[in-house]
Amino acid sequence: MSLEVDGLRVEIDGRAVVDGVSFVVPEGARLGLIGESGSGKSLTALAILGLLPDGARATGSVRWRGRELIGLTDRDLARLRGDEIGIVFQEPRTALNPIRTIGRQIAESVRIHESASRPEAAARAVDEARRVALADPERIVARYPHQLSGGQRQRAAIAMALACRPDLLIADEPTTALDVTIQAEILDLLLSLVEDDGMSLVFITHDLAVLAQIATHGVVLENGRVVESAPVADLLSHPSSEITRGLLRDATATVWRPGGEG
Ligand SMILES: Nc1ncnc2c1ncn2[C@@H]1O[C@H](COP(=O)(O)OP(=O)(O)OP(=O)(O)O)[C@@H](O)[C@H]1O
Repeated sequence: MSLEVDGLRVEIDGRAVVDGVSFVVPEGARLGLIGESGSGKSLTALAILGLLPDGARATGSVRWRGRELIGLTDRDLARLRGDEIGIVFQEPRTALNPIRTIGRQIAESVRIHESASRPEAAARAVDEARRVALADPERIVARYPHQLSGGQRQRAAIAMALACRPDLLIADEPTTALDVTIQAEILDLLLSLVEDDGMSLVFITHDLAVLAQIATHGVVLENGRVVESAPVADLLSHPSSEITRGLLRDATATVWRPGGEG
């Protein structure tokens, strides 16, 4: 198992906002965390990454390749995030520095991971921009985040997250802020990159249609607890909880349901 989350609990000001969450992500598997707003998806991801906000405290167990992450020093967690675990957030602006060019930021990610010279890292930044299908990569690396569209910014943020060739990618609603057509393009891109690199994926969404496109297993959260955990095909065809049935009704696109009416 690459990631094992066992009895994860997150308390903020004494209130449990994540309560006994457990799931496993085998090597190369794609798992989705799904639930309504406020169900604890983001805090679960942030707890895994050691990025909880001030005042929040995680207990329980998060094992990455057998190593316990809860209680690890900030320095060790930062190294892990630069090296083995990539992160993409909903709003690429939070990942991008507004006063540095895209190329410089991707090059910095490269340099954190490997001891490349500045010119080598700059050349790699162009390759990484090409890899996320940013058009005209030689020119786009010279641009600043505000000079890009929302979709281009998310591609740049993905390039930064993947420049270190992580083994696990955690993506928190990475397409939610984008137009529907751009959403589909970014999902396709993520899926192909994850498959090409054999990465494990934890993908957060409130949209079962999106989950069905990217993940093979879904964990449904409600009020910080797991209410259902099943292969995505089962969530679609035999949702066992009321919350999953509600998510199915709210899904943005028609979801293919095995044996169902579509
Ligand atoms: N910094 C914080 N301080 C206090 N409470 C918080 C904080 N962050 C989140 N919460 C609370 O914790 C609960 C879970 O939040 P979380 O952001 O994990 O939900 P979510 O499922 O990711 O929702 P969304 O889809 O809206 O991001 C919510 O009740 C939220 O109000």
